[in-house]
Amino acid sequence: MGFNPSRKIRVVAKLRGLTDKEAELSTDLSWISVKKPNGEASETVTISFGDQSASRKDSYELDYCYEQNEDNELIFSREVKPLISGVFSGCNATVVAYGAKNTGKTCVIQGSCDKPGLAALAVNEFLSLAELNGNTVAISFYEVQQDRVCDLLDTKQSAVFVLEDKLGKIQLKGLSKVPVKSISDFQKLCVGFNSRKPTQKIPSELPRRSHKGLIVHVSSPNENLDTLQTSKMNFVELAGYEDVRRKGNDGLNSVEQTKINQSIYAFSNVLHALGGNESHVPYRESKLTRILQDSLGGVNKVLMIACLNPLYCQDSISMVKLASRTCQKINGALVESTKKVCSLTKSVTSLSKKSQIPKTVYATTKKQLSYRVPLSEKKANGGKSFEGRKLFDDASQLTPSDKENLVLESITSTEIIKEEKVKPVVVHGEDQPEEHGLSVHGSTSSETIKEEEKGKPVAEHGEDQPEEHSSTNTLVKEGQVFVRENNISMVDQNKSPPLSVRLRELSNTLKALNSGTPFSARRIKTNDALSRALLPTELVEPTTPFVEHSTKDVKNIDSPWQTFSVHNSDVKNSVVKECLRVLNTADKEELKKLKGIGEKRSSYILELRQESPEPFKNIDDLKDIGLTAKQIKFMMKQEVGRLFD
Ligand SMILES: Nc1ncnc2c1ncn2[C@@H]1O[C@H](COP(=O)(O)OP(=O)(O)OP(=O)(O)O)[C@@H](O)[C@H]1O
Repeated sequence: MGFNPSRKIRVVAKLRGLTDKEAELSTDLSWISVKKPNGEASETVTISFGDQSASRKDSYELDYCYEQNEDNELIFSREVKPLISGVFSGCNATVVAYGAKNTGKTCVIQGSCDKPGLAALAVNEFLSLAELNGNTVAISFYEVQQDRVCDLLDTKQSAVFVLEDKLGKIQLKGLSKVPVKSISDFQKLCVGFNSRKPTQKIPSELPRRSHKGLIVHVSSPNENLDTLQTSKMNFVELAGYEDVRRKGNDGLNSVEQTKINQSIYAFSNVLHALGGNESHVPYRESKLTRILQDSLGGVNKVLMIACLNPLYCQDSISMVKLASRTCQKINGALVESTKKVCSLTKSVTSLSKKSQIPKTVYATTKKQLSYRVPLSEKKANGGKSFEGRKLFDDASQLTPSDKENLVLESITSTEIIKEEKVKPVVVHGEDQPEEHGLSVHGSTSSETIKEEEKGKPVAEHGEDQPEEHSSTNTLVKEGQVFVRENNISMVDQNKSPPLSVRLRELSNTLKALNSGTPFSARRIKTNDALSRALLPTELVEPTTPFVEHSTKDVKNIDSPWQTFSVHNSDVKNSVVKECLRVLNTADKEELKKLKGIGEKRSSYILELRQESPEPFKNIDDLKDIGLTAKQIKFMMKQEVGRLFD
């Protein structure tokens, strides 16, 4: 029962109690049932949704489930308290409550007037132990709204920047850290946690919902080094999940809700990767996972609490499914299957009587456990779930195997960054963090440090917003050569011609290719990487060093379309590379020629370049200037489209 010392992540559920009103109105409480094979000592429990009498029930396994009558004190003593001693020995810990809306997340983490939440109970414990051991305790409160991090203790701060120092520790620049000596100190500060008022700094059009976090910092003197050793415990209350496909989601704009859902999935993906000991952990998929990065892997412990509505709530099933998936990965059991038990209870019962087949049947859903939950919500019309991560492709025209390659997941920023040179970065300004030469480690080991948020424009209007239309030609296929190509610099950074010239050159090359003139009849001279990429290598008269397609790329290609496809991926990579180069080098007026870059964004880009000489290293970095995946895709399409102007 509780945290097994060998486990790093534990996933439990908490069934919310009924409110007075619900208790009055509700008669049927049999929607959720929990099976605990060994009572409180159960190592796993099964949560089933559906009327007991229904023939079909959805069941999922988690580490444990706290029932309606079990309160925060119990959860604290069994689940949270054991983590606190670890924090005093230098390990970080994180407690996360997540679930659908109205499932009691706030009551679990923050508590209510009469019942303290897990955070207050923990701070109390920290203070008692700190007094005994001579440690100091401080706290920080923050919220994450649409990837913008704000300080809840000092609302004058415009934004909090997420940095990572050379030791891999996350530095939250601009976040207050207030010493706490008593629980009443803490309670006074908590007012901000509960009721943040919109400040002048946060535009009113931003969503009301946010993820909220409390960090309890514990410092102890490090005798050997004469310095302070600090570790921390995070409490996070994720904003409520809601399936955006359903209508009537109480006024929250579906784009905002989708963003919330994405960050919940991103969190789950990180735990999934950690639980499966995967080499790449996608911390960069969301701001929250970046903030928590140094508290999630390694020796650190994570407690996930899936909060459930006791009454019918479809979104609760989705959340338990997510929790179960994480749990399953961590437990290492049934790696190839989901925890979902789709059992026809009656037939299973009779079958098990006849042939001793266990009642729990997993085989029905043995399939997709190795997949990641997509960042974008699955579309109702066929589950093409990676829309937000795709670039300028058109999946409808591709084969199933092509579609797999098209998922942007396959060209994660890490993969690209790994190939790039590490550059020292200078952080300017007098209020820079104490540690100079900050560098990013962890999943993106060779990445250059950057300030992740520098008051980035959240929403821009007018010419900054790319228009949406779908007429652009599909020229590209996502592919395995992206990383390699990205690493091949055929552009002289100092002297290469403007983008327009290069695009023109590429356009000419394409025209030549399409003209029907036999290649052997002419040799095409070009300096342009894209043009080179399009041409069979033996026909190009190289004027700069040129890297051919690897044999792997062209081997076994027996159709012109396959060859075209390989070349297309080069074109795409080159267009991306060119755009990044423009973003890193062009002046303001030139920047504004890019679709989606207007006055505000171009100024912001110039600001970013003051801080880091090359702020745009991969396509995902465009999100730092407030562009969505869709807008980035549109920008690229436009640049490709210009080739044919
Ligand atoms: N254990 C409990 N017993 C009875 N009522 C509860 C319990 N926990 C929470 N509630 C009630 O349920 C409602 C929702 O609780 P809470 O605000 O904590 O949910 P939430 O998941 O944080 O909601 P949101 O997603 O809107 O932020 C509140 O009215 C709260 O008083």
